[in-house]
Amino acid sequence: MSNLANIFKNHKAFIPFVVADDPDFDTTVANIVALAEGGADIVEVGIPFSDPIADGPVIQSADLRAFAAGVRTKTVFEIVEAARKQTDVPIVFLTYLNIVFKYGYEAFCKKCHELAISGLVIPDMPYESKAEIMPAANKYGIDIIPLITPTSGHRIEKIAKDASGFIYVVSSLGITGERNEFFNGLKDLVAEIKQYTDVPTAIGFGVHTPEQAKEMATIADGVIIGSAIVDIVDKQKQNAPEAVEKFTKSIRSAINESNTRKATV
Ligand SMILES: O=P(O)(O)OC[C@@H](O)[C@@H](O)c1c[nH]c2ccccc12
Repeated sequence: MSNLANIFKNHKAFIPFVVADDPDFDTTVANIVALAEGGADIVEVGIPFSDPIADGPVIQSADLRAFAAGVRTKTVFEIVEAARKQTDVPIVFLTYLNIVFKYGYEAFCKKCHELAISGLVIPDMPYESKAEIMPAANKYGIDIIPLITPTSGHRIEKIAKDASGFIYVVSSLGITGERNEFFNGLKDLVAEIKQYTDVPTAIGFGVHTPEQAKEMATIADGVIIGSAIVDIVDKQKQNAPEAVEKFTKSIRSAINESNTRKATV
């Protein structure tokens, strides 16, 4: 079992997301540490990209702020390296395929291994293209985390059977960003995935309140939150780490409450 999958063994996982270099290098390092201290199980670090097709306005603007700060892929690696001096929290990168492709699959996975990165979420890499990166990912022990959406349909079986680390279950159609309603077949979607694999599931897209996080944690094995945290970073700028840690603690305790009740699935 991969290191990532192990994390979900005894409790529901919380997986927060930040954009690297938003608003600057030091604040991102401090935010990663704050997320870890606040109780994150895995931190998802977004590599800024010029055409983030799956992202809503909040993360798009964060990418722009990072570009204004002069971010490059190399900077993102340096941020993780700096964070690693203060925390060993498991980290996964959220990156669009072009960034990995340009860097080279082998070189990118090697670098991830050196930084103790556990996995990659590549939202624009279709399942059918996964074979290209697998030799390098396997060589360096990097999980390629697949996404399953409410419209994955007949592809669910092969995606699930081939998954490692965890499966990113997209809560609803559309782009990232806070929502008040989710796809109403989420329980069935997770149940279907469970027919094919023991790899844990985590729900993301739209979750932004402790109540929602608790609800999602009763459906799946983990909860992912991005835009709500990126929004705090935008509003608080260099003061963000404190607020980010506070928010993380509130989500952590909401998710823990769902642990004490039997899942209603
Ligand atoms: O922002 P949200 O709605 O909380 O969704 C999580 C999300 O931010 C993070 O996992 C993510 C950021 N960019 C993405 C692109 C595709 C899939 C997922 C993501």
